[in-house]
Parts: sequence; structure tokens; C-alpha cells
Amino acid sequence: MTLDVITYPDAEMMALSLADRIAGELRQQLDAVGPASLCVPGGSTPGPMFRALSGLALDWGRVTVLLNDERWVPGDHPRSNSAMLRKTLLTGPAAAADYIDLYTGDPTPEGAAPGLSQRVAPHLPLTVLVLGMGDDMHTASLFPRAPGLDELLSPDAPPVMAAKGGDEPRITLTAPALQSALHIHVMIAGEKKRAALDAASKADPMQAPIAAFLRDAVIHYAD
Ligand SMILES: O=C(O)[C@H](O)[C@@H](O)[C@H](O)[C@H](O)COP(=O)(O)O
Repeated sequence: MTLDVITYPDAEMMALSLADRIAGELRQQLDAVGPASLCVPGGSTPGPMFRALSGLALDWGRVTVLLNDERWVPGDHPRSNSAMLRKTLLTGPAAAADYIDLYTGDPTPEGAAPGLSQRVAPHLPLTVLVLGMGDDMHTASLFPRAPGLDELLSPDAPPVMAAKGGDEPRITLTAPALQSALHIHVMIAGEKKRAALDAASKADPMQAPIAAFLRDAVIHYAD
């Protein structure tokens, strides 16, 4: 598979330029179609892009924001992706966005998944999807060879399911929900991830889950 890769001179350029591009895609949806949805990764790479995006002029009140996935920890936990998002994206003008928090406080992600599927379904297809990738080629909480990965990748999967394979229990959007997006961006930094992405482009999604999204994605890369 040939990858559509944009290589930036540095991480700051990647953050600013991707933030601009995403704002343009959301504006286009808001102007021409109706309410927009923006689904974003956790992890450490996207913080600077989120800070840039949060300050851009947009009718944020008509945008729904949600994470690709969440670790099953409370919102004040150091591992909470929501905590990171509240500090970086859901601030300034972007604080007006509607935020779907994937951590519900239920004892298990399995118990919360059906309710979250109902909450997320009206926002599909996603307008803009941004994905990150781990060195192991996982994306969202779709981990290589994890128990139940085949169900998360199935075209019949509900929008949200519990996931295994990370350090703690997780909840994740499934492959069909993520693949619904009108615009898909993969954001990676560092040579190790670039090499992993090249390997993933030749691999099966069960071994390299990011592969399920590469055909329709624009890859944004900085060293
Ligand atoms: O909660 C998570 O772990 C993420 O949503 C995950 O899919 C992330 O995007 C990658 O692990 C990359 O993370 P880094 O940007 O920290 O390398």
C-alpha cells in the first residue's frame, strides 16, 4: 500500500499546520452540512496540535469532541486521556465544544460500552478523525494480537467496546466507527514510529491494527 505522507521540518510545524487543516475541515462541515464531530487520540504526541487548535476561530458550540479511546481511570488520574484533553484542547474557544467523556465511572468498561455506543452513534460518520500510533503499531485501543481484537476490527462491531492489551482496562471506538470518518489523519513523531508505520503498511490489521486505517489516511510526520 502506498502511504500519503506529509513530512514536516519539525514537530511545531506539524502541530500548527495540522491544526489549521483540521479547523478547515470542521468549518467546511459546519458551513455546508451541519454539526461536526472531531475524534482525537490520547498519548503524548498530539498535545501541541491540540493547544494550537483550541485557539482557532470556529463555531465550537456545534462541534462534538471525543477521544479514540480511554484508559479506565477517573478523570483526575495521571493516565487519563480526558485529563490531558481538558488541559490542551477543551480550553479557550474550544471549551464551547460538546465533549463525550468515554470514562463513565461504571465499574468496568464492558458495562459502560452499550450506553456509550448509543451516545456516540448519532455523531457518526465522524467528520475528522486523528489517530496516534504506538511503537507496537497499536492505534486507539486496538492492540496487536490482543484478546478480542478480531471483534473490535469486525465491520459489524458496535461503535464502542471494551478493549484489552494496554496497561489498564480500556474503552475504545471500534474499527467501523473510526473508519467512518470523512477525513482521517495519522500523527506520528520520531524515526522509530516512521519505521513501524512502513512495516504496518505491509501487514495485516491483526498484527498491526493501524493498517486498518492507512488506505484512507493522510500521515503527518516529524522527526
Ligand atoms: O491512549 C492511548 O494510548 C492512545 O489513544 C494511543 O492510541 C496513542 O495514540 C498511542 O499510544 C501513541 O501515544 P504517544 O503519542 O504517547 O506515543
